Amino acid sequence: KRHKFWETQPVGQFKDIGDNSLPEGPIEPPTPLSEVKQDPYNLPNLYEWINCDISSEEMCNEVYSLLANNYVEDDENMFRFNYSKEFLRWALQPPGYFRSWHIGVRVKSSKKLVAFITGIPAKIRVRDEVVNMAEINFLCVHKKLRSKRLAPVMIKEVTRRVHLENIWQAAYTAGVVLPTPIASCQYWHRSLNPKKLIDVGFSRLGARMTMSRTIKLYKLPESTVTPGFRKMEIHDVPAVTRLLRNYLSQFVVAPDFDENDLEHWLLPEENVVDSYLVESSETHEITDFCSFYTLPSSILGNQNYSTLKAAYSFYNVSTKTPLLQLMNDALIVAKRRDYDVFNALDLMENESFLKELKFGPGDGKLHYYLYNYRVRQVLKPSELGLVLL
Ligand SMILES: COc1cccc(CC(=N)NC(=O)c2cccnc2OC2CCNCC2)c1
Repeated sequence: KRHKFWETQPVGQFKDIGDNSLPEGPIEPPTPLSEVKQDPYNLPNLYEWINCDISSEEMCNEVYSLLANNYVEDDENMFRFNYSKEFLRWALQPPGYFRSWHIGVRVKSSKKLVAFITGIPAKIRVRDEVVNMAEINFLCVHKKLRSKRLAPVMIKEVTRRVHLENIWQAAYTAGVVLPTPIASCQYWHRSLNPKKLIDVGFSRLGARMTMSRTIKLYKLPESTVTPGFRKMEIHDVPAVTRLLRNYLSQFVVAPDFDENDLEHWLLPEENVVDSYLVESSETHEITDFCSFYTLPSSILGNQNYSTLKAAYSFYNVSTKTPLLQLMNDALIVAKRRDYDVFNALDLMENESFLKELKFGPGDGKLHYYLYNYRVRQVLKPSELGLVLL
């Protein structure tokens, strides 16, 4: 299958797979800023670029609606991600963000928003190199404008604006295979509300299983079991930063969070991100941490339900409490907070708890990519310490 656009980009090409003579690191050198294209790429005549100020209520509503109606669906088109407005503000306004990297395309006449793509700055370590990158996300073209080749020009435009800030690498994920994944993760789901999941077609009743047997299978205790397990608070930021930085150092690719970043990404925010930690009662040391983000999905075409409430495993660290027990407490909290399902990728050390905590494999993979940075050979999911939203 030809990738007309991606064959023109500084990304690992399929033809280079296995060629170990190619060095790890940037594929192309930075361009002198004066040589970066100063003006936006041309759009088809009817359309114009717009910088989306996500802190504006009206603009945020437009972005929310575009995504809610036109963003990623599962392979069977039964569900569509339904990112909330508060989630989008959180995801797009980390420390140091650029409003010029929140790029919309609208119809000149009607001013209707019909496409979107974003970047946020992130320091990402690849082995021993900390690289200033852009995390690219939320590429969305209205269903009615598909196959007009809008995506390539949107990718070129966000790349141009990232270059203008003297950043030359990027990280992104996709459910499809493009040239060339640095890692491919399997996703897994843990049922919390099996009756609803079966009713909406997310899960199927197991063979020789009744509904009541299934509900019993996924039942969880009312309260968490780990002594000292509590919500993270602002005063925990320095200790959690140390704990997480140390833990992430074991992975080949991982974010390089400072306290400011960590406060943004992991301080609990209702309906956006939840994080818990274990504080030892005698030493008051913080020994473990777990977190998940909230990403509901719209249920397309079900009489009884319109939304699937899903938690997505984010960053977890266990140094004293067994990871299995820590994640089971995360499931207990999610169930108590009325989530229907808890999702996780098989990256970091997640493989060690997935089957035992009754996660089932999803029907797809999430592929990770770096732009303008070659990685020696494809990574195992257990070497990947980066979770994108
Ligand atoms: C249940 O509703 C869905 C609505 C749309 C797509 C999918 C399947 C899917 N593609 N799932 C994932 O990509 C996924 C599964 C587990 C953990 N993180 C994930 O994706 C995250 C990270 C990448 N950006 C989307 C959210 C499911």
